[in-house]
Amino acid sequence: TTNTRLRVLELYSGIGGMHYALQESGIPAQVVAAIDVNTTANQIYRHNFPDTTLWNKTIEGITLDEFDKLPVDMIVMSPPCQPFTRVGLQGDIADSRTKSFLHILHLLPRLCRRPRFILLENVKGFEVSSARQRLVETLVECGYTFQETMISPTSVGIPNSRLRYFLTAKLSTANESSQSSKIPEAFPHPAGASPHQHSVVSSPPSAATGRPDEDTQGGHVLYKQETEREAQRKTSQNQDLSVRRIRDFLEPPGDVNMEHYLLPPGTLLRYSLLLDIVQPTCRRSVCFTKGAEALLLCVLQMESVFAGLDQMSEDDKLQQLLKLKLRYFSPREVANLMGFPQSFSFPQQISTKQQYRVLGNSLNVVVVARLLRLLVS
Ligand SMILES: C[S@@+](CC[C@H](N)C(=O)[O-])C[C@H]1O[C@@H](n2cnc3c(N)ncnc32)[C@H](O)[C@@H]1O
Repeated sequence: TTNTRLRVLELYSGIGGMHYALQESGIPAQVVAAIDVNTTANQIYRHNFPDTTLWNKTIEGITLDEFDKLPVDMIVMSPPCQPFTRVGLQGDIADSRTKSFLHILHLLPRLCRRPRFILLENVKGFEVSSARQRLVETLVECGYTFQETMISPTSVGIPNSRLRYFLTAKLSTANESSQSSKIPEAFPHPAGASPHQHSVVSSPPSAATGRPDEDTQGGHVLYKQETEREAQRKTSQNQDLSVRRIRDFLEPPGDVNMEHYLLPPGTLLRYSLLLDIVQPTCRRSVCFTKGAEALLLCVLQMESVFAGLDQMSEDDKLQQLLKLKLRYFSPREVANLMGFPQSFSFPQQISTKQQYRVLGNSLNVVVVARLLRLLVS
C-alpha cells in the first residue's frame, strides 16, 4: 500500500537516473519530489515521470520549512561534480557550484525529521575534497553510519568504465560510526557488517582461464597512439568473461539510421589515432562524459586499415579510414550501457547533442540499484 512505500527526495535529479535506480532496485518507494535547475534535463524527466513532482528551482533556494513539509525517508543525490573532477580546476567548496550542497549540509541537522537513508554519487576526486569532509562530519553529528565505495559498472558485468564515488548512510539508533580510512572498490557489505571486513576487490574473479576471443586477440600492430600498457589493459578487459559484450547493448541493425552517427571526414582525419575504438565483440568502453567519446567499429580489418596510414596522402588516408565505417554510439546505446530501461525515452525536441550531454551527467542505474538494495536491506 502507498503508506508503506519509502518517501524519497531526489536532489539534482537530472534525467532521473536515481529514480530509475529506485525502480530497478525493487524497493517499494515513491519519489515525493525531484529538484533540478536544468530546463533540458527537467523536460526529459517530466517526459518520463509525468506524475512526479519536479521543482525547477535551485536547491539553495529551498527553505528548511519547505523540506520539513515533505518529510522523507531517503535522500538520493548527485551534486554537480565539476568542482571535484580531476581535470577541472578543483575549486572544491570555494566553487559557487558547491553552495547548494553546503546548503543541504546546513539543513540536515535542522530537519524536524531526518531521513533514514542517504545515497550520494560523485566523481572520483570527491573522496579527497573538503566537501566530502564536511559531509562526513555532518553525518556523524546527525547520528548516521556510512560506507564509501568506488565502483565501476564493469563490476556488475556492464562493458563500460565509469569509476564513481558512492556514499550510503543510514540513521543509526546506536551511536557507532563506521568510518573506514581506505575507500574500497567494491560493493559494501549488507547492513551490520563491519567496514573492516571489506576486502579490496575491484573486479569479480578473473577470467584468465576463459578462452580469449580470436577477433579481439590480434593486437600485434600498435596502430594507435597508445602505450603498450594501455593496449595490454584493453586486451585484458576484453578477456574478462564476467563482463558482457558491447553487442548486447547495441540497437538492432535496421532499427535506426546509423549513418547519422558516422564520423565526419574531418574528424576521421584529425583524430584517427586518438579515438577509442571498440568492436561489438569487445567487453569494454570508456566513460561517457559530455559527449560520447567512445566509438564503435563495425568492420574487423582494423590493423590493415591503420597500417602505413601515416605515410599516406590525406586523400588515401581518408579512403582507408572511411572503410572502417566508424560511428559513435547512439544516445540509446549510451543509455543501454548506463543501465536505463527500454521505457526511458527523450522528448522529440531534445537534440542529439543534448541527449549525449545529459546522459554523460547521469549515472549507472544498475550500480545504484544494487547499492540501494544493500542500503535498505
Ligand atoms: C551530476 S548531474 C546529476 C544527474 C542525475 N543524477 C541524473 O541521473 O541525470 C547534476 C545535476 O545538478 C543540477 N544542479 C546543479 N546545481 C544545482 C542547484 N544549485 N540546484 C539545483 N540543481 C542543480 C544540474 O542541472 C544537473 O542536472
